[in-house]
Amino acid sequence: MLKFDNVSMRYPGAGDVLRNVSFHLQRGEMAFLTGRSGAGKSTLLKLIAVIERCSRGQVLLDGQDLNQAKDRQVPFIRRKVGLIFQDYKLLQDRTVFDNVALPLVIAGYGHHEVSRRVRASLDKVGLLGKERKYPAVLSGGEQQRVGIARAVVNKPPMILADEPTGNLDPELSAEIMHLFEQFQQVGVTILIASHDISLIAQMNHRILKLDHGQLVAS
Ligand SMILES: Nc1ncnc2c1ncn2[C@@H]1O[C@H](COP(=O)(O)OP(=O)(O)OP(=O)(O)O)[C@@H](O)[C@H]1O
Repeated sequence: MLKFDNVSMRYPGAGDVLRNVSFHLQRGEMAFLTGRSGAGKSTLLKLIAVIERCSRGQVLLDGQDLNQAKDRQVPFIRRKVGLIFQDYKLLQDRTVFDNVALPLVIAGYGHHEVSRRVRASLDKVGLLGKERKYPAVLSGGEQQRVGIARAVVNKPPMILADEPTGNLDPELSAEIMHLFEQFQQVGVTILIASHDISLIAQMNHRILKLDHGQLVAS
């Protein structure tokens, strides 16, 4: 599903943020990406979402070389990848329903299909009764569930999460991780950047560890 082949990345005016990173994630695999602050975790995720492009090497998603992708292909690549953020990135002036519907509206789905898919997605994250609420009245854990529902609403084969539990207490964090496992069980490939070592240790998944831009464990 995802292959990094000798990938290096440097931002203009800086040294290498990723250095010769190689790994392979199988379809349906769930892995954690760990490492200290500044190790390059967010940068690695940005390469998969084509928010950045690597300086050397190849990132292959479903066999497609992302560095070779034309700008007009990028929106289609992004539809394969559901993105989840630490700070949820919800639109505060839109309801839960509208937040989750957004990727489908952008993709041009009709009203009936949007409604059906949004309800299915909210059902999966346990928020079916909260469609008309605004994000501000939800707990942190519920807001992250909205973020997850939005990420999976167009059924991407892959989920990328950047510190998804960074703002949550240990109990809510564990619930969110179990939710990711449920998506993994139906074949979604999942990569989660996190420095919450104790949470990761409780779960039995592969760990990719970055140290100063180099993969030191995989
Ligand atoms: N747009 C950018 N331009 C220049 N340098 C950047 C940019 N984004 C990140 N960096 C630098 O690249 C390095 C890796 O950053 P990155 O955000 O990938 O690390 P991280 O492991 O995700 O850290 P954190 O856990 O703090 O989020 C850091 O030194 C950072 O300052």
